[in-house]
Amino acid sequence: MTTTDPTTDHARGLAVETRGLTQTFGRTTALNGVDLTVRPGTITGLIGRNGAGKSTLVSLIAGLRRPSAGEVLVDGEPIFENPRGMAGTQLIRESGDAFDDEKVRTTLRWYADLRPNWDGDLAGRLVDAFELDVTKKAGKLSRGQRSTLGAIIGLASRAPLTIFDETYLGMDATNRQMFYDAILADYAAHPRTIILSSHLIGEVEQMFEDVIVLDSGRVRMAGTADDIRTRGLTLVGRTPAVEELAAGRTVLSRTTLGPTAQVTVFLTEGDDVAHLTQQASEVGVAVEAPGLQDLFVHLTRTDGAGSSSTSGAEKETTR
Ligand SMILES: Nc1ncnc2c1ncn2[C@@H]1O[C@H](COP(=O)(O)OP(=O)(O)OP(=O)(O)O)[C@@H](O)[C@H]1O
Repeated sequence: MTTTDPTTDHARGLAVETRGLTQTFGRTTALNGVDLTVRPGTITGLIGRNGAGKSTLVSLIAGLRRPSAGEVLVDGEPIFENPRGMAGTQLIRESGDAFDDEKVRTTLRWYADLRPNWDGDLAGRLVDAFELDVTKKAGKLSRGQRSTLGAIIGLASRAPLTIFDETYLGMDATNRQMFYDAILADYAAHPRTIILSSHLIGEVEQMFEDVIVLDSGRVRMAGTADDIRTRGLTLVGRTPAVEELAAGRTVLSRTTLGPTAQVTVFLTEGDDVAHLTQQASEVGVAVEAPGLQDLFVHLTRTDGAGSSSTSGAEKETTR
């Protein structure tokens, strides 16, 4: 039998499993009996509305606090107070995880000493690409620069379990794209387990192999991104034909452009997708996989508009 060292074994990444994971803060239940698995060597998206429990969940996965109940297993071992598991885990929190009173250069050196897989060349290349001033104190960085520093630490650490908790906050669109490109490039070269929590679903959903949707401290849905997309269907074609196919269904979004409409509908258990696709093809309507954003909004609305009617839930755009 070969044993693996989670601090250096990044050929596959670490698996995560939570069982009955519960976290309360006084009278607030931030997480309520969460059972989930994160497959090793995948990029998993963690999505949920404000206050859904994402930050609480990732801090428990990183072993930063003892859960009120339940457990987190990283590579089969409880993570809390487990130096071996924690050494293989890097969480980048919204705050950026830097030392405010120290220069950026000092923070990077500290991580270089701490992280066994640290890639100094990669850190240097990213510092240059993001034009980060390493002589500045971290506390004097702008919000976006602080996120950039977090992104660099997270990537260059090459931890077998890397977690980015809304690390993009404050970054402009160009820097966000550079960050996503850097994740994909480094993940392709050095596969590991990456968990990415984000509100900007449309921007990042193509990166996700798996998705966990948290809602009020519970897992609302989890699975591969492709499986989750099968819960909806996007119809594109001449408006009357599209509307006829969508009639009686829950419409998640509707965009019209001149005589053409693009309508995303939510599918129910009883829907015969093959039949619907055939009907669409007969009237010249194209069928596409929907974006996760529309499904997410539908699944996590609390105003009742996302339940079952054909009105109210939808996002409507006319161009
Ligand atoms: N240290 C704490 N003390 C008290 N309540 C807390 C604490 N941390 C989180 N909470 C509460 O737990 C719930 C979940 O918070 P959490 O920060 O995990 O959500 P989130 O999904 O990360 O939200 P956001 O997207 O807004 O950052 C919220 O109701 C929050 O107010």
